[in-house]
Amino acid sequence: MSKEFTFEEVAKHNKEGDLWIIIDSKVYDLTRFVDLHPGGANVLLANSVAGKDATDAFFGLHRHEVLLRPQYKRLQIGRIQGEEEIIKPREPGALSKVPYAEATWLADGYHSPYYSDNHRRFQKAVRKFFEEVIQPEALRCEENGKRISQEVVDKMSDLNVIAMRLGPGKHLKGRTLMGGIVKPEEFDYFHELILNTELARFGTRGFVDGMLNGAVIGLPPIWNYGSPELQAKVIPEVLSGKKYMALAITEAFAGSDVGGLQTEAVRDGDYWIVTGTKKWITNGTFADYFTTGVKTENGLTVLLIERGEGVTTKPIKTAYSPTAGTAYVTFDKVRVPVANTLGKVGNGLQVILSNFNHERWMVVGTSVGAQRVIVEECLKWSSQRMVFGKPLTSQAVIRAKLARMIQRIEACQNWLEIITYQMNNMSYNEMSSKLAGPIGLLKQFVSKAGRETAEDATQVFGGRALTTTGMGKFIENYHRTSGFDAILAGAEDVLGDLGVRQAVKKMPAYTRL
Ligand code: HEM
Repeated sequence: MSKEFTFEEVAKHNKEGDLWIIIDSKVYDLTRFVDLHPGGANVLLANSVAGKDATDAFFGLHRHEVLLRPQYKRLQIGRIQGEEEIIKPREPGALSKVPYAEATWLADGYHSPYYSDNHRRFQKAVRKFFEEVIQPEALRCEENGKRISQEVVDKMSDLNVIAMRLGPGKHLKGRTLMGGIVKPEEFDYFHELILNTELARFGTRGFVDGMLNGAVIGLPPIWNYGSPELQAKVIPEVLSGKKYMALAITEAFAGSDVGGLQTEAVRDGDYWIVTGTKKWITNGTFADYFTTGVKTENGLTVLLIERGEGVTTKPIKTAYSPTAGTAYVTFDKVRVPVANTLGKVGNGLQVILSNFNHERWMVVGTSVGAQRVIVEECLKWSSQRMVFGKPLTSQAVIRAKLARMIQRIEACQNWLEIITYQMNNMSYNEMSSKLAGPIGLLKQFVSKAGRETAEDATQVFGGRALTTTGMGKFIENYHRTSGFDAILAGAEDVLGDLGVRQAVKKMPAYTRL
């Protein structure tokens, strides 16, 4: 590996049966690899490649990570005398130096009023843990569609990641968060935002939802409305990752019109008898508990239903990976103890609606995290990709697309941060009354921006944006799945409308032009 060669020496190995090349000052012996090369043998034997410096050719066609895979790393036999490698991978946990690849508060030399040193230390630790432990699992699960392994869930639960993803609150009391970096009473919505944005950086949208999102949206109704006995049993099981949970509201019969739910619960002594179906239930395939909206005699009611007799789940094939556990859930005369009622009978709409703000804000955070990675990918690609002898960035049409992408991500991030700041300074009830409209408008804005960015990025990457592996894999995943942000937790048009209706409702009676 430490052997040194001159360009002249390498140039002698330029044919079938004896083939070397140089990439970024490193010398690779491809003699035996030629016939195994996924891109074919002839491209490696071409005059411009065999025995030459093929750095530009290589980076025009492969991601850096190819060279870091153990099976290819060992093709390196040495390096060029007196030359140093220039292209270096980002260390796990490190920040990117590409402009706009990080939120302003993380960019070198910039400032923010919202984040403290504690947030910075937290972000660093979260990114490192996510890149070292979660990312390999995310890539595996996105591909094979399986549920996140218990081993990784246990590692998350050691750091209390699941509990932190539910936001600040009394459920954090007494817990050691991220190895003690942040005290439970210090943990705020900016810490939680960091978890959400960091989670979305792997280009694995199905996994983002598969990583126990069901608990994030299904558990709050238990601690806000469940009996102490129910809380004592369910909360520790879910926060430790031993049991999975799903929020089961949506039906084929009712989506945005939550009032139209048809799943029915009829009282029979100390039990409810529940019959009906639920569709598009995230994490439903793996869930042990379902926080379920049902129709009762006097309106809607929310019940906690445990998987058991009469409960069946069937995976639904969606545009993203089955690792999200999206399911069709059937309740067939399921007996549910009346003690599992969350809140008052007939008061289900309030239980459901009060839960939505946090869920929508979380979706915005993951969307912003993913969108920013797309901006970085496009900036890198258009700088390194040569067309007509010049980088793509020399084309005005590409620069115009980059300008729109950067403007969109910065607008999304800044609006999200000011809303997050409000959340840090409001009670739960204040948030329900003051932020439902703004969060609805924000979510619509962010998901629309995300899809526009996905379209622009696809044009920047061309055909590579259509393949699930290789250079454009992040763009492909984002383009295929950014629509989920526009639908999950409330369809974007409905949410935009909610924001305006709330504003109209709050118009002072005395205002006139
Ligand atoms: C150490 C040297 C090399 C290794 C380990 C390597 C490995 C790979 C791998 C794993 C792929 C599959 C796609 C991907 O995962 O990105 C690939 C595709 C390809 N490689 Fe290489 N490669 C090397 C050098 C080169 C060079 C110097 C060329 C020069 C022209 C080249 C041309 C191609 C082409 C044309 C493809 C197909 C690209 C596509 O489908 O978009 N490779 N290579």
